[in-house]
Parts: sequence; structure tokens; C-alpha cells
Amino acid sequence: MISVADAYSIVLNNPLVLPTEAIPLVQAAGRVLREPLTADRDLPPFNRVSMDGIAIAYRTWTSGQRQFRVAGAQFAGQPAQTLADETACLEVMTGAMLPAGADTVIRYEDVQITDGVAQIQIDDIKPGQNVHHQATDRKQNEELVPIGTRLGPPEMAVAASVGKATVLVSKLPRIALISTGDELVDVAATPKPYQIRRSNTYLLQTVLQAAGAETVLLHLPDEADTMETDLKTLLTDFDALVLSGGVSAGKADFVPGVMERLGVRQQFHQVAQRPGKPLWFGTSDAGKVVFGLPGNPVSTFLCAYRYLLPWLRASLGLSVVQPSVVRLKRSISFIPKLTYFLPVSLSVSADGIWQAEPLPGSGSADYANLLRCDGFMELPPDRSEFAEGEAFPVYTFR
Ligand SMILES: Nc1nc2c(c(=O)[nH]1)N[C@H]1C(S)=C(S)[C@@H](COP(=O)(O)OP(=O)(O)OC[C@H]3O[C@@H](n4cnc5c(N)ncnc54)[C@H](O)[C@@H]3O)O[C@H]1N2
Ligand code: MOO
Ligand SMILES: [Mg+2]
Repeated sequence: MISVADAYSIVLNNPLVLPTEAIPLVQAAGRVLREPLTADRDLPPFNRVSMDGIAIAYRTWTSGQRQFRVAGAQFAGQPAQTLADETACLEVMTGAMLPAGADTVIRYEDVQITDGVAQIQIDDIKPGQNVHHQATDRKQNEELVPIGTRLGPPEMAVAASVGKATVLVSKLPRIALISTGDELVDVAATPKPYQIRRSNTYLLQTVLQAAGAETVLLHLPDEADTMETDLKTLLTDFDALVLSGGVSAGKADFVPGVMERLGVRQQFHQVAQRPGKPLWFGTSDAGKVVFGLPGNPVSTFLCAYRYLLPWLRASLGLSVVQPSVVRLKRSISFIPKLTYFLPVSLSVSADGIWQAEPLPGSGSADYANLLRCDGFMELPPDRSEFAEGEAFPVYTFR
């Protein structure tokens, strides 16, 4: 049995090596960049007028001039005009190029235009005001967004503005989510008294799709030969397999043995944790990855958040998300020498500090208990009493 830390580093050291694909930017939201985004032009690319008004040469203001003949108008989308007569002004619109010969813009709210003459009505203007000067924000050829960044709203805006009509991203991994167990029936079925509906794969689909993977939900019966035949094909068709069930000590727990026969190298089996002790993890020479999650739903759930999700993020080239550290709202004890992942609900105390209410439920098959929880608090294996006010990492799933 290995520690949580060792299991976690083995999992993170075996990410998928995902190929890249060039896709239209309009389909790329949420995908992970595999090329840097660089500025093809200065940002902004020209001296951009930032207020509707008039443009003048500031030195006329300092010489005492307050009235300006309106010599024309510069609109956004037009090449820059020239203020030929510096004692005149040009009307300018937001987003327009600042006309040559002008350097300062006064808003319409601060001028009175009558019969083609603009009268400035404020006492103080600054040189260069209301102009968003070229290259103020970023310079041409500067790297704006590094490889390994997920394309969120700001990144999509920048990608569009620098002209990335197609963008190189990590191919979405194809992951088979496979429940095992003869007691399990389909969601649409009416279970017999000794059957239950298979819920784990729906939970796993929710976790993985949100993080950026293509998933397919499958089910295998407790038959070693059928499992071996089907899993052999699935290993070819998918980048990774996530099984739930069939990894503990039961006579129908065939996953480890079948994986061995299929040449998937066991990286570890059993972790010193609760829930999730029977966790199995393996890799194949062809670069495929297999998670054998313990079947108890809370165990599947915890292993998905503590191991599978960080692994998917690493495979996509994303950085690791650190858990938040939260104080216990009341003391709790846990005797076994295992890392305990305690279901908790989170709230803010009167003095504005996040706190965690222990909600152990009735154990790792009590998936309904998770409905009132926000995450799992990780309690270390080398002690059994945890006091109110002590702070520990929490893996949130909300
Ligand atoms: N003698 C021992 N027995 C067990 C041990 C052990 O160390 N020694 N480990 C316990 C722990 S911890 C867990 S977790 C479970 C894990 O067992 P398996 O991974 O073999 O899972 P199954 O036996 O197939 O199922 C366990 C439990 O979960 C239910 N289940 C399974 N799949 C689903 C699903 N897709 N949706 C909903 N519920 C599911 C299944 O009906 C069983 O009740 O082993 C303990 N035993
Ligand atoms: O992994 Mo188990 O979930 O502790 O029951
Ligand atoms: Mg079992």
C-alpha cells in the first residue's frame, strides 16, 4: 500500500501525451493552447482616439487659443487625416486614428460647437488626453499567452485580436468510463430488488467533460473473459480507460488480473487512504493509461477529484490546481492510519474566514451525503484527533 503523495506523483508522472490539432478559433473556447499567442501588431496598433470630441494641437491651447474652426471629421475605420491648419480642429470619433498634427482630444461634453466653431468650455486640459497611444498595452512580437493556457474569455479575445483564425490546441483525450458489476443496471431500467442503477460513470462523465475530455459511458459484466476481450478493444480505441469497481478483494474483482493479462503494467494497487484504498493505476507500452477506481461511489468520486482530474489537467498541459486550506468548524477523530478524505460543507464564519463542517455521512457508499457537501478535507494519516480551528487542504467539487 503506498501513500497518497506517492500515488499522486505516480499518476501525475504518467500523463497522456496528447497530439495537437489546429481548429477554428470559434470552436476553441476551453481548449488548451499548444502554441504561444504573440502580438502581430502593437496594442493598440495606432494612436486610438478614446473619446468622441475634437482633436487639436496642444501648443495652440498653451498659446491661449480657446476657439477652433472645425476643419472636418475623422471617423473610426478611416485612414488618419491631417490637421493641416494647426489653429483649427478636427472632430474625431472614439476608435478613430488620431489625425496627424493633432495630439490632444477634448470630449464633446467639454466643448460648444456653433456655426462650425468649437469653443472649449473647461479650464484645464492635459497634453495627449483622451488618446490611447500606440503600443501602450503590448508591443509587436511580444508573447501574450503562453503554451499550456486554457482558452478562457480573455485569451479568446486576445487570440481573435491577433488574428488566430485557427489555433493549435491539445487534442481532446478520448476516455472510456466503464462501470463493472452484475448488480448494476442501466439508468432507464427498473432494478430488481438485488440490483442498483449504475451511477459512477455519470459522476465521472460530469467531472471529465467539464475539464476537457471526450467521454463514452460503457458497462462490463463480472466475467473475466468478456472483460478481457472488451477491454483489449477499448485499449485500442481510447486514450485512457477509467473503470469503477472490481479492484478490491472480492471473487468477482477481475480488473487487476485482466489488466495484467492485457499487458497493462500495474503502477500501484492500494493506497493508504479512505475512501479509495483499493485504487488501481496502470499504463501500457502504447502510452495508454488505466484507472481502476474503487466501486463505492464516494470512493470513485474522491479518486476522480484527487487523482483523475489533476492527471487530466496535466495531460492537457495545464498547471496543477492547489487545494484551498480551510479551518475545521468542529473537532473530529479518525483512528485508522490512513489519509482520511472527510466530506465537508464550506461556509464563511462571522469573522469572514472559510470553515469546514465535517459531514462524514455513513461512509463511502453514501453518495447522497455528497449532495450537502462542497469538498473533501484531506486529514493526514499519522494522527487520529483533529481539533476545531485546525486548517487542512480541501478538494472542492463545486
Ligand atoms: N475484504 C475486503 N473487502 C473490501 C475492501 C477490502 O480492502 N477488503 N475494500 C472495500 C473498499 S474500501 C471499497 S471502495 C470497495 C471497492 O470494491 P470494488 O472496487 O471491488 O468495487 P465493487 O466491489 O465492484 O463495488 C463496491 C460497491 O460499489 C457499488 N458500485 C460499483 N460500481 C458502481 C456504480 N457504477 N454505480 C453505483 N454503485 C456502484 C457496488 O454495488 C458495491 O456496493 O470494496 C470494499 N471491500
Ligand atoms: O474506498 Mo472505500 O470507498 O474506503 O470504501
Ligand atoms: Mg469488489
